[in-house]
Amino acid sequence: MKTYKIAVAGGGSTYSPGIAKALMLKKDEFPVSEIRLYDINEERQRKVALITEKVVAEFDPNVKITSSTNPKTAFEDVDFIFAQLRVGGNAMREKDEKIPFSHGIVGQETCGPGGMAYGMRTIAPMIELCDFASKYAPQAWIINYSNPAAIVAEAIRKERPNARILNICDMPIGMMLRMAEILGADKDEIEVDYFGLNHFGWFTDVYVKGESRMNELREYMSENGLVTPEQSKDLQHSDVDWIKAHKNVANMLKLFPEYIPSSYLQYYLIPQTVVEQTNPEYTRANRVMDNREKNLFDSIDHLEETGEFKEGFKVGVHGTFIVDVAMSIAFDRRERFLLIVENNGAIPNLPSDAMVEIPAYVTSRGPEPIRLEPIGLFYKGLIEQQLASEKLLVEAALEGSYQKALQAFALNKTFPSAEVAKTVLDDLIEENKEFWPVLN
Ligand SMILES: NC(=O)c1ccc[n+]([C@@H]2O[C@H](COP(=O)([O-])OP(=O)(O)OC[C@H]3O[C@@H](n4cnc5c(N)ncnc54)[C@H](O)[C@@H]3O)[C@@H](O)[C@H]2O)c1
Ligand SMILES: O=P(O)(O)OC[C@H]1O[C@H](O[C@H]2[C@H](O)[C@@H](O)[C@@H](O)O[C@@H]2CO)[C@H](O)[C@@H](O)[C@@H]1O
Ligand SMILES: [Mn+2]
Repeated sequence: MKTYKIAVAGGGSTYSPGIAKALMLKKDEFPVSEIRLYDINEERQRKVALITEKVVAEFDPNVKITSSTNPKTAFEDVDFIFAQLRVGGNAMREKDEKIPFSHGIVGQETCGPGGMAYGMRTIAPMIELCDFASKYAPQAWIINYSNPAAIVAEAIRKERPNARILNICDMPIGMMLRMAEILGADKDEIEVDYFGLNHFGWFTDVYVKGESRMNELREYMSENGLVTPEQSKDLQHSDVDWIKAHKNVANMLKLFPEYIPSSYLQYYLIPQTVVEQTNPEYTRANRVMDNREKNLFDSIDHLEETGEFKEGFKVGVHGTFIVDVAMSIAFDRRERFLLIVENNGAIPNLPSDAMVEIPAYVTSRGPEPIRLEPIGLFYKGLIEQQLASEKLLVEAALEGSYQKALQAFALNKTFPSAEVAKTVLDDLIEENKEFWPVLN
């Protein structure tokens, strides 16, 4: 049986040990001989490699774990590259969130000005990663989690149209897990219809064993959002920030009951509510640094000091989803997932060159998206505005255009006016000098 070599770009990520464990949990079906961690931060990666080795050795001591800052060593002849770069780290995430909040605007990792700032930092490194892949592992598929996934996907579509890359997000699958719990169903029994852009989409129907349960879900979620009946269950992201986001789904459903919105639509549909609910001095980046990141690195320090292994991380849907997608490619399983793909007529009344998030069957040749019905004018209007904002942002980064960056910001629904958009853009330029292309 073939064994697989997997590279993890952004190997020092808080998610690397969980992804390695998710691979090991499937090792009988999907045998892995090597996991290679690649990062630009050697020390962070060294530490994460220590715990990753421990995790893997508990399942199979023969799996080789290597870490390198050299792309040739990391990527040569691998079968898959799992990408999870956070360009600028959490220090820059904190600025992405706090600068907009200081002007009363939503500050968020992937949405609005924070997401656009993160996008400006991430486009060039992701293009570079595609080039490493085509040089050292031309047969490999990159399965990309690196955010902001919508902006990354558009930039790669434009600049490297032949790259073997699948852009994915764990938000839909995370929401589906919650829906299963609300409906008392098994997670594998759930199937959904969905359309949109990444972090900007709607579930149009939800089935359990082929039967629509949309009415029941709508009724429950209009009151409770995504807060499940048993919060005690250890679902990932049950912390205070996500509980607020999950409750805000109810507020959006009360306004627009037709479809179930992605929780991320709160940043565009009810931005003032989000601003009022957030402490601008202690944002999501602070919570992540004080919890997910700290817990992982504390457990690594403990391991280094005592030799004792405490997990300090979770596999969650994040780990299992990327492994399931890889297995569907590796074994031509034709499994259905929600993925970010080029529209190409799948949503007939959206542009062909939009990177949309829709159901697709994943084969060894890549994704086969399904064809949908035309979408309603309300959704089309919202999506086209957001799409134009994302496309202009990518053009701004590639052309070094200040004017296009300002247009991207001004078009984004998180801003009340072009004047505020300019103020926030100028602050972000100042703080991102080390990372952004120069804008003239
Ligand atoms: N698409 C999704 O649904 C989804 C879900 C969860 C996380 N994510 C994304 O996964 C990524 C990792 O998140 P995290 O919280 O673990 O971040 P993290 O900061 O813990 O890890 C990211 C790693 O990327 C490395 N890195 C930065 N630039 C790099 C480059 N040019 N080349 C190689 N490595 C580089 C950093 O040094 C760091 O070790 C982020 O982009 C996050 O937004 C996406
Ligand atoms: O604020 P963070 O860093 O904790 O998380 C940001 C990521 O959140 C989303 O993923 C969630 C998902 O929505 C949730 O249901 C659960 O499964 O956990 C996921 C993270 O592991 C989002 O999709 C990502 O793009 C964000 O990076
Ligand atoms: Mn996501």
